Amino acid sequence: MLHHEQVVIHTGERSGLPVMVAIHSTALGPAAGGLRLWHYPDWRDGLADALRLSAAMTAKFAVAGLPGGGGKTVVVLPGRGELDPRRRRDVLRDVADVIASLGGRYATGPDVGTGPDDMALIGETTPYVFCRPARLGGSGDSSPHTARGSLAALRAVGRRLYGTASMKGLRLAVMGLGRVGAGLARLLAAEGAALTVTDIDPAGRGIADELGALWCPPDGILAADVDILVPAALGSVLTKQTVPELRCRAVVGPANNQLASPDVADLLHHRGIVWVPDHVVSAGGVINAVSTELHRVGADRAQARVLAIETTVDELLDTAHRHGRTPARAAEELALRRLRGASAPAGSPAPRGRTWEI
Ligand SMILES: NC(=O)c1ccc[n+]([C@@H]2O[C@H](COP(=O)([O-])OP(=O)(O)OC[C@H]3O[C@@H](n4cnc5c(N)ncnc54)[C@H](O)[C@@H]3O)[C@@H](O)[C@H]2O)c1
Ligand SMILES: CC(C)[C@H](N)C(=O)O
Repeated sequence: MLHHEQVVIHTGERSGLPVMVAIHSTALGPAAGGLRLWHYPDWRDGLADALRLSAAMTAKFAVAGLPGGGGKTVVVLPGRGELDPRRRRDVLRDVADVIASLGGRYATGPDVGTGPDDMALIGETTPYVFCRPARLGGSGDSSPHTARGSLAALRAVGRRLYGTASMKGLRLAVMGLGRVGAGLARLLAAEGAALTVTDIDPAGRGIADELGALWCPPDGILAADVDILVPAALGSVLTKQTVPELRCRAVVGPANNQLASPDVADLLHHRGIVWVPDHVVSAGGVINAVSTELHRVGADRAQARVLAIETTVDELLDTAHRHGRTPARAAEELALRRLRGASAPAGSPAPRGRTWEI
């Protein structure tokens, strides 16, 4: 969509691990996006992820109509296991130093492998951090809001495909039972959805039992015979190889960057499978954080903004249908219109270098 404005790769003084911050665009406002601590085969894979995830944040803010830009931080963890608590603190302090050095052009928040307590620790060094615990003045865990926003997106798709926004009786497969996936699965189960679930962490089986959900091995979930597949783990699960295996009518979930490449959206479309872009579905977390921490609106208004994802998805599906486009293309065009609208005067470069006022 656009080129990245800035990419910082800094070897942490304490941890010795590469901290990578990608600022994709500040055209609509200073950048924000979560901190991902994850294992990758190579640090370059982590960099590629940071580049794609930060671009997705630009689109997420633009489609949600929020005055923020796209950024993301990735730290490539060594080996396979968990970091011991001391090393983990070192990593977080290294991340905090890099964010502080950006002077407010980018603020971080939680993502895979991090949560509000980690944001509290980063907040000891820099104010450019969202979703610290409420006792420290932050908006707390983003994942319940992301889960509620994802449910709102599912309602819009349910209405379009099955004539009802209720999840009761719909068969859904949830891939990933982490903070967002488990929360969403609980909301769906409470509404009477028939769930099939999985996680690479066998502890997920306990959640399946709690919810009366069918457990499926991780490598079988994409081909589950369901109405809607809900990716809630990591990205790049929809590929030229996996799309032919799908047996669902729609794919609607919060996992960032579900497509291995943009053209996979066309493959899904040709198979008659509705795919709602993940940056639209998963916006609830940032919508709540920005509404609460920056716009200082009350919890009810912030919640209403999260639930408005249902209308956004409705409108995208309408536009896509009317113009014979995929929802992915309709969302991209909407994001580009908003990004171009932000760059003035016509023909001049987009405004850059905005900083958060915290
Ligand atoms: N936390 C948020 O508010 C938020 C907001 C927007 C988007 N997202 C996205 O949603 C997704 C989940 O985020 P989270 O905060 O729940 O992370 P998390 O780390 O709490 O959960 C991820 C879960 O996915 C599981 N997993 C990893 N690979 C898997 C696989 N191949 N098959 C099945 N399960 C697998 C992990 O074991 C873990 O339980 C991520 O893509 C994240 O970027 C999160
Ligand atoms: C909370 C937010 C920063 C989240 N990780 C996202 O991808 O939208």
